[in-house]
Amino acid sequence: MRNGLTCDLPPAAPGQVIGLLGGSFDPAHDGHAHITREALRRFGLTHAWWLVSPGNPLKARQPAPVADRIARAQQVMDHPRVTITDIEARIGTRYTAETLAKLTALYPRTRFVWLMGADNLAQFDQWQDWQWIMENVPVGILARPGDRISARTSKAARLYARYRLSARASILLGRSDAPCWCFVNVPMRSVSSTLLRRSGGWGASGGQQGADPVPQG
Ligand SMILES: Nc1ncnc2c1ncn2[C@@H]1O[C@H](COP(=O)(O)OP(=O)(O)OP(=O)(O)O)[C@@H](O)[C@H]1O
Ligand SMILES: O=C(O)c1ccc[n+]([C@@H]2O[C@H](COP(=O)([O-])O)[C@@H](O)[C@H]2O)c1
Repeated sequence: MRNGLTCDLPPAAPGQVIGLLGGSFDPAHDGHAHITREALRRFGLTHAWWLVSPGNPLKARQPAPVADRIARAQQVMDHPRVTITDIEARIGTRYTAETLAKLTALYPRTRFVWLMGADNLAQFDQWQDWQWIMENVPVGILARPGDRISARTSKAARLYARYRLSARASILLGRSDAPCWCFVNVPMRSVSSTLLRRSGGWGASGGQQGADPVPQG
């Protein structure tokens, strides 16, 4: 045991505000690093964790071995306030609601914010216990090329419209109580893991491509 936690779980000091970016990271790329830096700044986070998932419950395709995905993620995101972890495999969860319930129990004095790209807000209502997530953890959403409109008109966005924090107040998200969600229009990167897998696999990180500043919504 370390700090009262099971061995090999990342430590978190009381009062930290940790953004959780869950993903397959198959492979990690510059888009992940970019939205993480933006989330730290825009949502008032002290830290971020990348949760390298055992596998997206909605995707049939098996990702590359977790050790390879973690090694690659560590190369792509080398930042003093970002931790790369396979914590879901360690605590035995696969669905995000389960993961969040377990993390909030394991780290009772830490604040967590769930982070995701706009593509995931568009289909969020298909996630297991998605309303529990909305009602228990603040959610920070970052623009992604092609998904800003479908995200903003999604079922989740409509049902929780009155709990939306304006982008101008985004810095408050990390200290807000759920339900509370915020969509920020950050400069966008068009890179994706799918594109990288198709264009020769894990050789490139997608750095510098597709930067596209957009006005705040
Ligand atoms: N370029 C990007 N811009 C904004 N968000 C992104 C970007 N790439 C990934 N994300 C977000 O990061 C999280 C993890 O993404 P994931 O590991 O699935 O990468 P991906 O590129 O979407 O992969 P794939 O192409 O295999 O679906 C998700 O919330 C996703 O929306
Ligand atoms: O909990 C669910 O039902 C659920 C459904 C789809 C995706 N997720 C999570 O969303 C995150 C992004 O998934 P992915 O595969 O798009 O990188 C990752 O942490 C998944 O576990 C979670």
